[in-house]
This record gives sequence, structure tokens and C-alpha cells, in this order.
Amino acid sequence: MSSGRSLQIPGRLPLLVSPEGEAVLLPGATLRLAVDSPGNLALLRGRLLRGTSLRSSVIGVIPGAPPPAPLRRIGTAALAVQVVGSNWPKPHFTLLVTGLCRFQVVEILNERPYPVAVVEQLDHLEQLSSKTELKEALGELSEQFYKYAVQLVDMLDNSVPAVAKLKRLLNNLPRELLPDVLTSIIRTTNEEKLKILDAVSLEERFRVTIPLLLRQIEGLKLLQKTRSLKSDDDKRVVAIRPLRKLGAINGKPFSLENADEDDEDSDDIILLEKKIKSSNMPEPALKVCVKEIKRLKKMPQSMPEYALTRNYLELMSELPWSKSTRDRLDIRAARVLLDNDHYAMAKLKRRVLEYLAVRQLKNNLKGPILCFVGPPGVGKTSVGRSIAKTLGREFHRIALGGVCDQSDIRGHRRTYVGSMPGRIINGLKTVGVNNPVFLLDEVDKLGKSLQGDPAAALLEVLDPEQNHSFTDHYLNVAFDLSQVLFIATANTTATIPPALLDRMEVLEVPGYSQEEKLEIAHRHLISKQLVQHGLTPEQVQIPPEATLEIITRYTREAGVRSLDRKLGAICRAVAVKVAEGQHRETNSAHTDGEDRKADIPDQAKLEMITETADITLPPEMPILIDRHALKDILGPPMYEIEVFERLNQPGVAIGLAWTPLGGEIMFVEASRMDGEGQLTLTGQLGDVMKESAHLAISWLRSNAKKYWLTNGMSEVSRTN
Ligand SMILES: Nc1ncnc2c1ncn2[C@@H]1O[C@H](COP(=O)(O)OP(=O)(O)OP(=O)(O)O)[C@@H](O)[C@H]1O
Repeated sequence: MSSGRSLQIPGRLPLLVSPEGEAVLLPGATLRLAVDSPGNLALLRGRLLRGTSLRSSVIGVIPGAPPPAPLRRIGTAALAVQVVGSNWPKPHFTLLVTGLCRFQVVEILNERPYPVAVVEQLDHLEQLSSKTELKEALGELSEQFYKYAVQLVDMLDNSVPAVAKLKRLLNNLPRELLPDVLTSIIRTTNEEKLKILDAVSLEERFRVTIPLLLRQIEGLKLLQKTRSLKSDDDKRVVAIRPLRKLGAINGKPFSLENADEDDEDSDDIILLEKKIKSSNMPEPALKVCVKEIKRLKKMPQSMPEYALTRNYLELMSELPWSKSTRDRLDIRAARVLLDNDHYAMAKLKRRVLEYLAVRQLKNNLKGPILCFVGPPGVGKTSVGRSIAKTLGREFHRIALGGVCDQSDIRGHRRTYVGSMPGRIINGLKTVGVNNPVFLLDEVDKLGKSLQGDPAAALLEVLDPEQNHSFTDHYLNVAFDLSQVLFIATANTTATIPPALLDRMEVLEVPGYSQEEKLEIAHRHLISKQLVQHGLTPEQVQIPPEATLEIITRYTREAGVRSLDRKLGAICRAVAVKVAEGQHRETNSAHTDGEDRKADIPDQAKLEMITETADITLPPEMPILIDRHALKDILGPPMYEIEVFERLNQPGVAIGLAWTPLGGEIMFVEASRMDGEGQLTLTGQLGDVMKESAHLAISWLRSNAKKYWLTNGMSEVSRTN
């Protein structure tokens, strides 16, 4: 316990506002405070936590006041000692603080993200360092107080370690610190504690505390009288009850009201127990849960571990240990559904149907994991969704792009502050069944870091031989993933770790040709966009020529995502026109009435006329999207078809390039000029390209005679 004797607190303190109604921290006391308001969480993250560990720091703790009231002026400077809690399912932390001394807020410097104030230290106890000085200053008051304190402690059971410690403190602590220390131990209300906190002068502090001590002594006397305390055990109960809140845990002193809360809490635990029993979890998991429930029952609700254990048990009870959907697999229906949802992709659809057929016959899931590899926007994700639909299973997408921590897959151990389960277990909780289709999106973009290799964690998930006993660090018991159907997607296989690639069957999904894009647009995308924008084919018509124009001159991609977006832009523009037309019609219907017109002042009428003159007449339905409309809506074309023009120039050849995002054509231009015979290459070229250019010039040189090439030097350059 710290004394304010030689203590000097900083002149500026970040302020933690303890929740209203929670116990008041007094100097010398240790308290656990729930941290869940945005301001307090910001303070915790910004000032107290470094990573997941606590950097000890002095903060100001101000008791919270009801909302319209301003911040209280007097608080307790405190040392943050420990933080426990988690970010999941919602951020909740408990902070253990030890009170140092009183301070007064002089000026609030800033209020966000958490309040910081210039403070003045109030307890300068060195002024009254010796007993005689204290006696002179306070006279009998301090003696009287000490007498009652000793009497109270004598009434408690000495065999309880906390009581023995209290006795020692009573003898050794400077007397001026005792009011604060004793008030935080005896049964007091928050209002009484606030009074003591506000009692800046020592005299007042002693004066306010003495009646509280007396009340406690009387209470104990009464208890001892009424209860015939025969056994030692009973005596212990009496002694321990008031002391149980030595730490005034979570700010809730023990009282009859608390007894009600305890009851409610035990009801909760019984409910949780029932939920766990009815969740049909396997034997080992049930054993762990029963053990944890037993621990939870013995734990005070305010203990930080209580919330952690409870969260854990909630999750365990919510996991779909044996809940699954029934597969309704009909290959013919699957074929129709896949054809209806996706145009082209013949090879991919064939392989998916084969895969589903084998599953129908064998009813065994130990098959390969399918991995769709192709450029963006070719429908990899939406095929995954269709597979789930054909099987009648739940679908869940896990985005792996940028994941570089293995605990993202496998979860954190429960000992970590802010621990939570990994994405696989979280996904299972979200879908609520144990046989969903999990789409592991962008497996090629997994990262690696000091926190471990997520790809390695995925190995276990994807291996049918191992995944029946997948152990998430947070759960710490095995969960059977063998019923989950995993499908992965990637843009390239080059960056997928070989061990992971080995466990998957790669299905290439190539980009689409112009004709295919045209079909996809007319069969799927346009109707989808019309529905999304509340339009009907009677209101807008996009002819194939317009779609082709968008494909060739407004987009350059392997998939159809930009095309989809452009169609969306057209629908938005049409929606405005249609809505404007409707508005005008309703407006004119309104203004038809003669008497309404009469109500409008002349000036307003004039404004209305000029306004309506600006609005174009409602368009005729359906609105036809032609070349001009395209230019109006999408702007001038972004890409010109330059192949013909460029190839007409001598010295230009077409090169082909491959990227994970699709193929590209490049124009290679060569021009001859005087020089030193050096080859200059421009543009961002890779080694292969550079070598090709060198090869070309060497070939020209070796065949120079044949083609009557003169001795002039040449330069080869590439432009896009
Ligand atoms: N063959 C197709 N038939 C019908 N719609 C298609 C087809 N290919 C793609 N689409 C549509 O294109 C859009 C983009 O597809 P999706 O999101 O599945 O692409 P992706 O290949 O998963 O892309 P990424 O690699 O960026 O995740 C979806 O709306 C999808 O319905």
C-alpha cells in the first residue's frame, strides 16, 4: 500500500471515469474497474496497453456522475496494476488500480478520445509526519478514530489472513492514511465513500469516518448477539463477509441487493449449464465445459476471469457440435442450377458436377479440396455460392487476403488479453451448422509474419485426414471439421505455398472472350442490375451493340466485374430519369386544381414556370441506351481499338503478356536510327522481355545480308 508521504504525481493526468454507481476508489485501496465505455477503452488502448501487456502508468480515476452533470472535480490518482479482458465478442476489460492520493481537476485540456486534465495534488501528507504534530492538529479526533478502528478489527476473526494483515496495517500505517483504508474495507455506500473522497481536510475525513466505524461495530455486535455463533465456521462467515469486498471488486460492495444479483447470476449459470448439456457436444468437450462451469460457480462475478470463462462457455454452447443441414443433392437439378446461374465455364461446371456426383454416390467427404484459380471477376466466388445452393447448405466466405497471423485461423490461447477464436470456429458459430460450404477466398494472398504462418495452420484445416480433430487454440478441444466442404479461390497458383497447393485440386477459370461477356451481360448481369435498381425491361433497353461498346471501349478486363459496374452506372442514370418523369407527372396532377393555383403567390408561380422549363420532358419508355446515351452516362470511351491503326505502321509488332489479372496485348515498336549500335529498351520490362528484344536484334544482325540491311544502327523500344 502506498503512502502519500513522498509521492509526487504528474501535473497532467489522463482521466478514467469510473462507471456511475460503481465503487469509489480511495487512496490506499485496490479496486477492479470495468472498462467498457468508448472513452475509457481509448485511454486503455492509448495509454495503458502496449500490445497485449500493461505498461504501468499513473492515471486519474474520477467517479462518474449521472449524464447531464459535469465531471466531478476530485478524484484519486492511481497506479494501473493489471488489465484483463477481451475484445470478443465485444470489448470488455477490467483494470486493477491502486489508489495513490487525492487530486483536484484544475483544467480539462482535452476531452477526446479520453479526458486529460491539469491536476493539483491534494494529499500532501508529509505536512503531518509525526504523531505529535497530528495530535496537535487533530486533537482527540485521531485518537478516537484509532480506538474504534482497533475495536472493529478485534471483533473479526484473526485466523483469516486478511484480518491479520489488516491488524498489521493498523499498527504500521501512518494514522492519517487510515480513514481511507478502513472506509474501503468496511460496509459503506458509494455516497459515503464519495463524501470521504471529497473530505480534503484530515479533520473532516476523521469526522466523517468515525460514525461509519461505529455503525459497523454495532452491526457486528448485533450479529454476534442474534446469531448464536457456536462453531468457528460461523464466526468466519461473519468476519469474512465484510472483508469479501476488501478489493471492493467491480465496485459492488456486498449488500442484500447484491445477494439478488448473485441469485440472478446463478440462474444464468444454470441456464448456461442447460444449454451446454443440450448442445450435444462430444464427451471431451463436455468434460471441459463441466469443469469450467464448476469453476465459474465458485468465482465471484467480478473476477476478471469470470467474464472470460463465461464467454468461453457461451461459445462452446453455441457451436454446432452436431447440428447440420440435410444435403439435398440431385445432380440433374445441380446441372440446371449451375447453368442458370453461370454462362460458359463448361470445364469448371463439368468438374464441379463430377465432384458432386461422386459425393452423391459415396456420401463420403474425404475428397480433394477444389481451388478455383483465375483472374478477378470471372465468377469464382459466385460458383462457390451456387455449389452451396445446389447442396442446400449454408455458405460462408472467409477472406484470407492479407491474413498474416496464424491465430487468425487457429485463434488465440485463452490466456491472452483480448483472445478470441479463429475464423473457422467463428464461421461455424455464424452459420450455426457443422456442414456449411466454406469459401476460402484469395488463398494466394496469405501473408507471413512473426506471429506465425497462417498457411501452415490452414494445412490442418484442409487435410481430410486431420481435420476431424481440428483444435482451435481458444477452444482447446477438438472440433470435427470433416463435414465442412472447403472451396478455395485464388488469382494465381504461383504464390500459394506448395504444401497447401498439394492438398487442393486446381481448376483453372480462364477469362472470357468478348462474345462470352456479351452473353453473360444479357443473360445475367443486365437483369440483375435492373432488379437492384428497381427498374423493369419496359423502362430501359440496352441493345447488344451498346453492351459490346461497353465491353470493347469502356472496360479492359478478363472477368465481368467492371462491365457489371458500368451496367450499374447506366441503370442509376436511367433510374434518375424515370424517377424525374414520375415526379413531374405527380406534380402536374397536383397543380391541376384551380384553387391550388390561386393559393400560390405570383412570384412563386414565376419561379415554378422557369423551374419546369429547365426539366426535360419525361423520356419515352423504354429508354434506349445507344452510343450517344453511353457517352452521356459513362463519358468518352476509355480505350480505343488501336490494333488496326498501330499495325499499319511499319516496325510495330504485337506482343502478348500474361498477368494474374488476365492477358494483355502490347505493341512493340522498333525504329532504326544512327547511333553506336546499342540497343535501348524502354518501358517496364521483365527479364524474359529483355531477352526477347536482344534475341530479335541478334537475329536481325545475323540475317542482315539476306534482307539487305545496311550498317545503320537501330533502336528497339516498346510502348503500350
Ligand atoms: N459466367 C458467369 N455467368 C454469370 N455471371 C457471372 C459469370 N462470371 C462472373 N459473373 C458475375 O460476375 C460478378 C463477379 O464474380 P465473382 O465475385 O464471383 O468473381 P471472382 O472470380 O470471385 O472475383 P475475385 O477473384 O475478385 O474474388 C458476380 O456478380 C458474378 O455473378
